[in-house]
Amino acid sequence: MSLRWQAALLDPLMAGGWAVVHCRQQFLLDGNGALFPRDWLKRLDLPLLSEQGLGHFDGEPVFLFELDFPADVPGARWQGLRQFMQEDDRDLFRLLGYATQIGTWVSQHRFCGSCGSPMQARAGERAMYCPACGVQHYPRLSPSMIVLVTRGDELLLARSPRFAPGVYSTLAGYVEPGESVEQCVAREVREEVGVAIHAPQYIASQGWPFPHSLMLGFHAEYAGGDIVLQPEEIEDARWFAIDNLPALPARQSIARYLIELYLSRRLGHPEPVLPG
Ligand SMILES: NC(=O)c1ccc[n+]([C@@H]2O[C@H](COP(=O)([O-])OP(=O)(O)OC[C@H]3O[C@@H](n4cnc5c(N)ncnc54)[C@H](O)[C@@H]3O)[C@@H](O)[C@H]2O)c1
Ligand SMILES: [Mg+2]
Ligand SMILES: [Zn+2]
Repeated sequence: MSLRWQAALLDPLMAGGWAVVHCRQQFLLDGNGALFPRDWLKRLDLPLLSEQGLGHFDGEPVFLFELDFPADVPGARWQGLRQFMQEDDRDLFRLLGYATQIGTWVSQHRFCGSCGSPMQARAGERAMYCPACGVQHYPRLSPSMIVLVTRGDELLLARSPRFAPGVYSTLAGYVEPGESVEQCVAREVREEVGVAIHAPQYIASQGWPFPHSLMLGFHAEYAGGDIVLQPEEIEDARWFAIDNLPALPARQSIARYLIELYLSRRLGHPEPVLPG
């Protein structure tokens, strides 16, 4: 993993440094990029909900300004996190992915869910703390499985109504309380497309900040059953021949990686690299 971006706890009382400005999965951007001189930002009258020290980018301290609403700043505009993902700078995307998860978590934990008192950021660790009743919250992470199901030279790919037209992907879903990831893989495949699989094999993982998933990637061989769609989630699902694939998900996704890894092994090509 590259060293340009490193998360760290920084004290917001320190002066100087750089800052990113976030609101609802969007970041402020101008001709110099998404990092702004922090002291300059402080002189603007921004609707600040919280300021957090994030870590170091190219060795420089970086802070987060989490806003209540996407305020207008002259000479700057707002850009969504997905757009940053599609651009070339992986390290910047990792920084912004972290920033969006911390900012969203902090803004959604301003009050204690147990007693309603205002929460405080805890010194020395990334946690929100209720001084009245002692409840403590850490950044939210949702374990999710993602699986490529195959049958020889055929790949089972599906599309959700949310996807861009024509794009088909691997199956994914959130782990439920009490189940193992392997049980989740079998359950989600059964629920979403109605087929049975053999024991899934773990391949790799990816942090996915849309909005706070940890994707655990698997491969599974088809074991039986015909495709039956889960109508609320899956618009279409089909077996695609290895040499006749549809449009695939973004290159930066583990979905794409699982597909390309299978193709490379099947066809004897060099293996793809999982984007960090
Ligand atoms: N990186 C990738 O390649 C990739 C590809 C596909 C999906 N994903 C991600 O996988 C995650 C799960 O995929 P999905 O949308 O198919 O999930 P899913 O099949 O479990 O269904 C989504 C539904 O689950 C419910 N839900 C939302 N948040 C939840 C939570 N934290 N725990 C339990 N249930 C929740 C909601 O009703 C939502 O409509 C999403 O974050 C998605 O963005 C990543
Ligand atoms: Mg799903
Ligand atoms: Zn409380």
